[in-house]
Amino acid sequence: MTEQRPRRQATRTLPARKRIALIAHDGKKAELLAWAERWRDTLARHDLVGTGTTAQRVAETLGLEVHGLMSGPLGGDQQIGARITESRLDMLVFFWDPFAPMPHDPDVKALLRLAALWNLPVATNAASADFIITSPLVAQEVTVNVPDANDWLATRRDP
Ligand SMILES: O=C(CO)COP(=O)(O)O
Repeated sequence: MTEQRPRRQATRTLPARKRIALIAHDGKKAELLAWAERWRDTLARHDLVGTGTTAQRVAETLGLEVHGLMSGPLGGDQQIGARITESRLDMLVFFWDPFAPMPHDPDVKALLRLAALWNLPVATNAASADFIITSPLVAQEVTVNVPDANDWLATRRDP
């Protein structure tokens, strides 16, 4: 198979003050809230955004501003995905529930695909979130490789 892939990489610089998305499925919300409480002081130095219910719960628990988008099943995951595509997000903490049947699984897959594509730091459980949040890179400007969208458009052929 010869799937078309970006031929060139470009770079983008993540700011020192990160835009961090927080999302948890219902079965993982308690775990995410406990994690967020543990790292409250660090999270307070960044800009937080989340899917509707998660954002509300984190804001209440931490007493911090969390920009709430739509609830996940109503399109919130896709709103986060759009922010990734537009370079308006710098980190994703998404505690998805491996035990729950996922009625809006396509949204979850689409979000994780965009995070992988755009080389976004992602944590999907408490241990990986601990590793990411304690990285010195969280508080620094960091330049990462991303697909070169202009080159992709210029070289894309009709099938
Ligand atoms: O469904 C979600 C993630 O896929 C989360 O949405 P809520 O934060 O609104 O519960």
